[in-house]
Amino acid sequence: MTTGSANSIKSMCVVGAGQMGIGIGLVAARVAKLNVQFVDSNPAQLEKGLGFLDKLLVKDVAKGRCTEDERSEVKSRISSVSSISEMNKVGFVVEAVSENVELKRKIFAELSEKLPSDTILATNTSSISITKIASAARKPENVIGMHFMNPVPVMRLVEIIPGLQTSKATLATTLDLAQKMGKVTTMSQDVPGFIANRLLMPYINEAIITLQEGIATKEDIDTTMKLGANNPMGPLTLADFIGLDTCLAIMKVLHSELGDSKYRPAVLLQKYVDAGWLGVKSGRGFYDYTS
Ligand SMILES: NC(=O)c1ccc[n+]([C@@H]2O[C@H](COP(=O)([O-])OP(=O)(O)OC[C@H]3O[C@@H](n4cnc5c(N)ncnc54)[C@H](O)[C@@H]3O)[C@@H](O)[C@H]2O)c1
Repeated sequence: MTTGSANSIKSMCVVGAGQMGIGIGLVAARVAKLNVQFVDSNPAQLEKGLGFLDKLLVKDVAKGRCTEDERSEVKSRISSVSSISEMNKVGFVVEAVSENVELKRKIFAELSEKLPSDTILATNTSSISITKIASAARKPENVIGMHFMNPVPVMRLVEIIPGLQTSKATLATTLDLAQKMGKVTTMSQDVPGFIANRLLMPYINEAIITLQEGIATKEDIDTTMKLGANNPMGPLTLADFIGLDTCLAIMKVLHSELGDSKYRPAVLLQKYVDAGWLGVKSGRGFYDYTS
């Protein structure tokens, strides 16, 4: 795959400092050595996210994966603000807010107003049309899908998804930046769920239906797929890690955009999200994470 150069990119903004945004910013600052600014409209979430980032760095020092000097150097490259209007003018933005098309389109319109017209705007969406998000931006040719995997510091893959209007230059710079962040890339057409979630989410959803129908306990469903199919974790544990709200949002996109009933979200998944049981991030999902 041909790559262009991201050498001129020295700074990145990450919009949304949730579990994905924090991981993306950490890898950009630590591996690609970029200055990283986080933007999150929820001050409590921003504080929680930055606290988590600190913990990851401290753990890395304790495990000998980085020195104390490197830790302070990475920290010195990181800053945060609470709104797009306060953002620095940077060459590259990764948006990682909640999986909601209207929210993402609003953010891309605001980013276009605020930033120089040549800034590349990448979205970490799991399933939403890149072309639809890009059409809210002033220059859709500068918009691209850059789908990191969770947890970002550990998972090596980034799916790259050009939208209908994405330019070759935007694609080339994004591929190069992903490589500078130490990632391996694959490319997908701009279709709902791309490659990863077209395959992964129906599997997770079917596991939830298996639980809903009383076919097996959650523990037995997870153990079967862990020990029987050699997955590092079972589908219900994985759903808790991804976030049940994110899983539901992705299933809704697959269902509505592809129009096939095989993608209907499990009733139990909707019920858990309605209850606020979102998985690890809320302390409870299929399992309890409060202790
Ligand atoms: N969780 C996963 O495993 C995973 C994997 C790949 C991609 N993604 C995608 O990454 C994106 C984020 O997912 P996440 O799991 O990090 O979610 P999350 O709920 O942990 O974080 C979302 C963040 O967006 C912030 N936010 C909401 N509205 C905002 C606004 N107007 N301005 C600034 N910040 C705002 C929230 O405060 C929160 O911190 C979603 O599009 C999701 O589909 C998630």
